[in-house]
Amino acid sequence: MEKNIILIGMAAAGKSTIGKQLADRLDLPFVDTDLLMEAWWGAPLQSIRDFLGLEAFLRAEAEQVLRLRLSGCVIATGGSVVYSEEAMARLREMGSVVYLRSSFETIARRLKNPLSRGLAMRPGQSIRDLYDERAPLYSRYAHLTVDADTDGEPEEILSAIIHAVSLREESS
Ligand SMILES: Nc1ncnc2c1ncn2[C@@H]1O[C@H](COP(=O)(O)OP(=O)(O)O)[C@@H](O)[C@H]1O
Ligand SMILES: O=C(O)C1=C[C@@H](OP(=O)(O)O)[C@@H](O)[C@H](O)C1
Ligand SMILES: [Mg+2]
Repeated sequence: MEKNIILIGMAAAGKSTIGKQLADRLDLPFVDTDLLMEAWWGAPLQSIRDFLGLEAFLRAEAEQVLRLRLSGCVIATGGSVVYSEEAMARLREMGSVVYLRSSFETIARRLKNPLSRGLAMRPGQSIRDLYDERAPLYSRYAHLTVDADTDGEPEEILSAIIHAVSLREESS
């Protein structure tokens, strides 16, 4: 049984922040695949991204996901994992994949330092381009979508995730 709750979405959507709070609320272990990447490579994400280059970074991120053997955890993923069909298929087998959907305006406001965040962007791509390219991918791979635009109090987001996941688990 691999009943995990897996958060996907744009960089700065709140996967790490909300994921930790969700895990605390449900008394489940919390795993952030970005932190696993940093531990595996022994370097911050931006350095890993610079060292590997875009394609190898995306492959390494997917491999990190394919190595996971977890059950009953809340898992925050990196925003670019959605480029790997194989990793996304594996995440969908592992539990409920929840897309934390935020508006472009919220993402742009929160991404104050896009150049030092290790973002998997191609040269010449803007945050807007990235948002428009990825939004349909997150929707495609998610079992559930929760609006995560509410700034400040995350209570509504937590409740919405818990409600949606419990309905899905009841019906399966
Ligand atoms: N619901 C929220 N309300 C206000 N700020 C938030 C919310 N969710 C995330 N943030 C802030 O946005 C930034 C990015 O959040 P983070 O959890 O790192 O996103 P992700 O893991 O999706 O990249 C952090 O500074 C965090 O405090
Ligand atoms: O969206 C992206 O291109 C990335 C987001 C990061 O994770 P967060 O989504 O947690 O910021 C991290 O995986 C990596 O630096 C690439
Ligand atoms: Mg994160």
